[in-house]
Amino acid sequence: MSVSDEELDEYPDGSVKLRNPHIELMDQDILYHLALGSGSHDLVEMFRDVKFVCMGGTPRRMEMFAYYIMKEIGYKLPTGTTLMDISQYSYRYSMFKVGPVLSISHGMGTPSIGILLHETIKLMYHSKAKDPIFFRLGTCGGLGVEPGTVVISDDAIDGLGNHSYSVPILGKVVQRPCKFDKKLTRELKALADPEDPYETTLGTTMCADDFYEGQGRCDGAFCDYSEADKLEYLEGLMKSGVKNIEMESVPFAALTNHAGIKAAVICVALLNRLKGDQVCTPKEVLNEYQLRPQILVARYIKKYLQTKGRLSSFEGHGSICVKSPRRFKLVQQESQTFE
Ligand SMILES: O=P(O)(O)O[C@@H]1C[C@H](O)[C@@H](CO)O1
Ligand SMILES: O=c1cc[nH]c(=O)[nH]1
Repeated sequence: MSVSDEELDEYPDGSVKLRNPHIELMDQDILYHLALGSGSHDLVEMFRDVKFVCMGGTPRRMEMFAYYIMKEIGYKLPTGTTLMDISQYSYRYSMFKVGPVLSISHGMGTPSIGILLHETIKLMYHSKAKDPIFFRLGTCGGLGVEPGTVVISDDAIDGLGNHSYSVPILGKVVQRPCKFDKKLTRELKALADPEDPYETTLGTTMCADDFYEGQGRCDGAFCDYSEADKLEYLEGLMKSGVKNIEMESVPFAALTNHAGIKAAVICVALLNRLKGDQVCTPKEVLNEYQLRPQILVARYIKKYLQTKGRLSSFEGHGSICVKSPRRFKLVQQESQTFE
């Protein structure tokens, strides 16, 4: 039996329920693109304490985020070890775990993040994690905002303006609504510091299936419209409330909502698309921009852990996946549950 919307609301213990009756009938579930499996790994032992699942495009960004959040929440690596990429043998995605935080790269575009969301939602189910919150820490093109502005998505639309994720399933298009948790987006916005040297704003995010023509750029290999057509289109989007354009928010909002998981998308604008198409900002500046969504999410995670009395209490506690000089190991020490 599949789980309905009403039934999803009825699981007060916070565990993730799957809307797929087949999974529990299977002997084991291989999470192929994560290089993990319910038969080959003790997923409960490895991931039960996960509370925050943070995703972003590149392996490098998500590894850096893992080290950054480790510092922010006061986690210490055992001497002589580095963080381990748990999914390294998938050669697809990278995954790092620091106590209650999972940091995973999702690649580019809706098919890539869609596959990762299926497997990560199942991972949360198998591991019996409670009420995990999902974040996407991304980059985007802004509409009428200064480069470096942080945009928290309060809605997501596809390239045709649909507020839903359309997937052809068994030859028919199935539409799943895009919904973000309003309280979570409000809480994130409230964590923007007036002293931050950049704006943090809420807005609708357009999720394109392409970086070039799909986002109305004139600098792709092909272009059959004029600069004036492009500007008319982008200004129309802006007037309808669209603040930024990226490539993953629609499946992120729709699949987390379908699974009953709270989620938010926070992206930094690399450029103002009303002023150009090419990303010509220097690399060092782009690297600093990428930190901005991470800073906001770190504030949220720290505040959450503080409320639970868990901040800076990680030395010698919790779980961490580390690469020691000679072998990989999951260090499990008195694992904690975050509820
Ligand atoms: O999280 P990232 O920075 O990868 O998000 C955007 C959307 C596409 O994946 C990519 C295009 O450059 O950047
Ligand atoms: O313009 C941009 C910049 C980053 N990512 C996008 O998808 N678009």
